[in-house]
Amino acid sequence: MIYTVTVNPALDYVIQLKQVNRGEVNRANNCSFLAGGKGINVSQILNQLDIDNTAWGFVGGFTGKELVRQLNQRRIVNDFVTISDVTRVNVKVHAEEESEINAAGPNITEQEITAFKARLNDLQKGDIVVLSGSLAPSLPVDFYKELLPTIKEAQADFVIDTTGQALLDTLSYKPLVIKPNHHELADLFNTTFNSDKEMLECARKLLDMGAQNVMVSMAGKGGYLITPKHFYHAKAAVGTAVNSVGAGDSMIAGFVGTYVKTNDPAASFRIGMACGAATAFTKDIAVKSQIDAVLPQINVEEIS
Ligand SMILES: Nc1ncnc2c1ncn2[C@@H]1O[C@H](COP(=O)(O)OP(=O)(O)O)[C@@H](O)[C@H]1O
Ligand SMILES: O=P(O)(O)OC[C@H]1O[C@](O)(COP(=O)(O)O)[C@@H](O)[C@@H]1O
Repeated sequence: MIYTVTVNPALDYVIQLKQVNRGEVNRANNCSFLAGGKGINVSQILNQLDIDNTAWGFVGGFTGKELVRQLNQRRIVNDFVTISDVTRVNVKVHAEEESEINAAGPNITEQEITAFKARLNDLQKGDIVVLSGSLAPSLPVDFYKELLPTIKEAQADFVIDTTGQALLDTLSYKPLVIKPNHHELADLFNTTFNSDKEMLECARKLLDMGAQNVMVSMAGKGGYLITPKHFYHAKAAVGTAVNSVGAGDSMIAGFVGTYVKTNDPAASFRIGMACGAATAFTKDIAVKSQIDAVLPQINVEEIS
């Protein structure tokens, strides 16, 4: 079973208007509330790939109720801990350009944290836990790291999608895969890359620090997969990018959902690349037909 963890989910309030005139009253053409959060996006793609999964995290208040309602409507199996504070609303303004205001998130009590950690007692050998997204400010900064000993004791694997020191701190627990984009990878080593060779050297260091597999995503410029024995490259699919939300989450879901069935990192990378592109080419998180349409374009080449 795959468990996705979204500790700080959100209702994304998507506001569409032609243009924003700062300092004036602006009227929107269209508005909608959409259940959001990186782990939830991963669950959504896993559903499209027909991979059993359960979404975990914290939800509360009227926004939390709406979020769970939408997940149930999308048939995303979920078992969130209910909190007494209110799930955040993230504002996404889609005008001539896209702007986002992501709220910090609710207060989560010690008792609610304990209830969440009890969920991990359900883990079994071979399960995979996908940890993604920001932490609510009331959670300790090393919250993800605190979960790892229990996950490893259950002989489950984990995937973590976070950045900076928080990511580096988890590597000794041997994540199944991590997926920095090329900017995040450069930031991890406080550098800028002048060539793909330099980038691959840094990705290789993450393997040495404990990661089992490293995918480096480069949006429309494709991606790399680095495993202990092999380097792979895939060009990005060609299409019109209309959405910058959730491509990375989709790539992770494609990898994990395929790996759980095949144990084959290269095949998993290929599906991950297709899922990422399919989401970039659609206004929402991609559905199966869109992933299938992109897949023939993705060729994974081994490089020496
Ligand atoms: N414009 C695009 N064209 C084709 N594929 C894309 C595009 N943007 C994203 N993708 C796909 O989605 C993956 C993840 O996107 P990326 O933007 O690198 O991740 P993140 O959202 O984590 O920064 C890429 O490796 C690629 O496969
Ligand atoms: O947890 P964070 O980093 O605040 O991000 C939450 C946001 O992430 C999303 O899931 C999409 O993330 P990306 O745009 O980074 O792909 C939104 O739906 C949500 O508002």
